[in-house]
Amino acid sequence: MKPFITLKDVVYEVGGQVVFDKLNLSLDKGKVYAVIGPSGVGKTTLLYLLAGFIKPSSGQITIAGDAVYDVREQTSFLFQDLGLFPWQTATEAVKMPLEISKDRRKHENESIVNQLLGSLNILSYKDQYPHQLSGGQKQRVALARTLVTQPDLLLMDEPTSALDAMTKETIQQLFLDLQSDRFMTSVFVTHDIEEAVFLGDEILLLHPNGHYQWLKNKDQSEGLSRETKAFYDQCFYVRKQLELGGAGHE
Ligand SMILES: Nc1ncnc2c1ncn2[C@@H]1O[C@H](COP(=O)(O)OP(=O)(O)OP(=O)(O)O)[C@@H](O)[C@H]1O
Repeated sequence: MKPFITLKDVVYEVGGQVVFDKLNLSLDKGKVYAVIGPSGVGKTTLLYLLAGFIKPSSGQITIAGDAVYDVREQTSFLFQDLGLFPWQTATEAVKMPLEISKDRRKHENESIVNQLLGSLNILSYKDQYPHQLSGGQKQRVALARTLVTQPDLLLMDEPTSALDAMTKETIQQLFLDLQSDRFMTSVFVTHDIEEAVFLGDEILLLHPNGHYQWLKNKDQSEGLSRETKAFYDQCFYVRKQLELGGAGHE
């Protein structure tokens, strides 16, 4: 199978600093990729490059066979601060991407939105504004808004960092259910090793010395249950690799 995303010799320089020097990556369709690494190593920069918010200084990024020069309509981005507007109800927020999308049949929007809010268990909050919602409910609204256009690529910057442990686990499971239904490719940045191991099919470890390392977590069909020794063994292994900081890896 051809990779869905390729980065070929991607260099990114900003403010006199080389963040990536000839980064080469291939990402497959339908998989979930966790990006992890110490602060300042370039995790958000990588997401922004994939989103088309910023351009490589040199090298090329292709998604679904096309070079990325700009923001693609089929890419959705879930920001860390969620970006919900205080004046929009849940329904209005989720409907917005459909209304600004070019070729959508507007009369179907209401039912598409209701269906999605239903599958995220927040239909009863459809007329509430952000200040009337809990952190977890806001997260679901923001997730619904990113998914409503049926993206083929979902990018998320620390998607659950503001949530308490129980809510975090609920949202993570919900995400995995939606992901397997939709066969999207998802790339998310996290500082949470357990989240990277639980959600990611593969983990990309970015190291401060410019090296990077791939760790495979699981087969998509199997999943890695939190209650297993294999899960904690893998978390321990990821932590160890982070501590080693890329020594001996490219
Ligand atoms: N617009 C900019 N101007 C100057 N430097 C920048 C700019 N954007 C990013 N950088 C630098 O690029 C490096 C990578 O930043 P990035 O935000 O991608 O790191 P990160 O791994 O996501 O960090 P964190 O985990 O702290 O969020 C940092 O050293 C940062 O200071």
